[in-house]
Amino acid sequence: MPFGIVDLPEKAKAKVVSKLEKLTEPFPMLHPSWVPHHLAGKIEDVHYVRNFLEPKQVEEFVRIIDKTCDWERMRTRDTQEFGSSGQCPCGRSLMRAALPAWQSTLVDALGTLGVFHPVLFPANSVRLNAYKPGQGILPHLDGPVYFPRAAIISLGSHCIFDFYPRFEEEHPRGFTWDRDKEVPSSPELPAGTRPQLSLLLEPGSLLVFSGDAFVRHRHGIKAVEEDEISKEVKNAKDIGLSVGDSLRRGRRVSLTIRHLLPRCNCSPIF
Ligand SMILES: O=C(O)CCC(=O)C(=O)O
Ligand SMILES: [Fe+2]
Repeated sequence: MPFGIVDLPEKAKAKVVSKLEKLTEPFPMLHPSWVPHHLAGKIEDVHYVRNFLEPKQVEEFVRIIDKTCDWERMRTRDTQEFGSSGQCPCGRSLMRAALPAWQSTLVDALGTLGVFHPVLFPANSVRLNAYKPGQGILPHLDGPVYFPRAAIISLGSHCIFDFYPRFEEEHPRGFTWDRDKEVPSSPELPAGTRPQLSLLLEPGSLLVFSGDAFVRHRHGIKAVEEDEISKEVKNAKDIGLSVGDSLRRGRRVSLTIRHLLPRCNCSPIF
């Protein structure tokens, strides 16, 4: 009789399962230069890089965006996604579209830094969001269509970016859009849920989050005109801010760079 996995002794079975689980972990950002940017805290796999772009580059990117973007105006923010266009022939995925040259430069830099795998998970999608003071994005998970992480470059104003506690039942299977909240759908958070980890995102900064931080902890930006520094703002001290300080927001523009997974064989997105 063939020897199936069910017949294996418990120890051997656990070994096989843990090997399989490893295959679903995002590949790490291996270069030692990432170490000082890792945020030690209750949520693993969050990296923050101050001054990833110089102020002149930030200004230049905002200038290009204002000149070339064709925003979809929403209640919570303006938005535009690059890297894909209409549906592919089978209707299950999207047609690949070239990124504008200025975005390719950023995407290539992130590839060189090991944030995206050049073959398995190349960054092929860039979402631009623009927020006026008082706008934000409700807590959400980016959903199973993107993997294994998100890289966010901030331009213009600062904002506070929140990660929420993970809830066991949250294993997003499909992707649906919540029209009212203007984010991917997920179950209502228990009333009064407070952020577990917050970060002040400065203009020119790069935030990268992977693993559980990406797959299970929702993230969001409060729709406020002024950000108050609470004790959850992990990097406040590094920036010279203290609990109780407040900062008035200006217009913020962000680039969310990700790998959009292929969903069919005819998918030209890959
Ligand atoms: O603007 C940001 O920093 C966050 C954007 C975001 O979470 C998203 O587009 O999924
Ligand atoms: Fe998101």
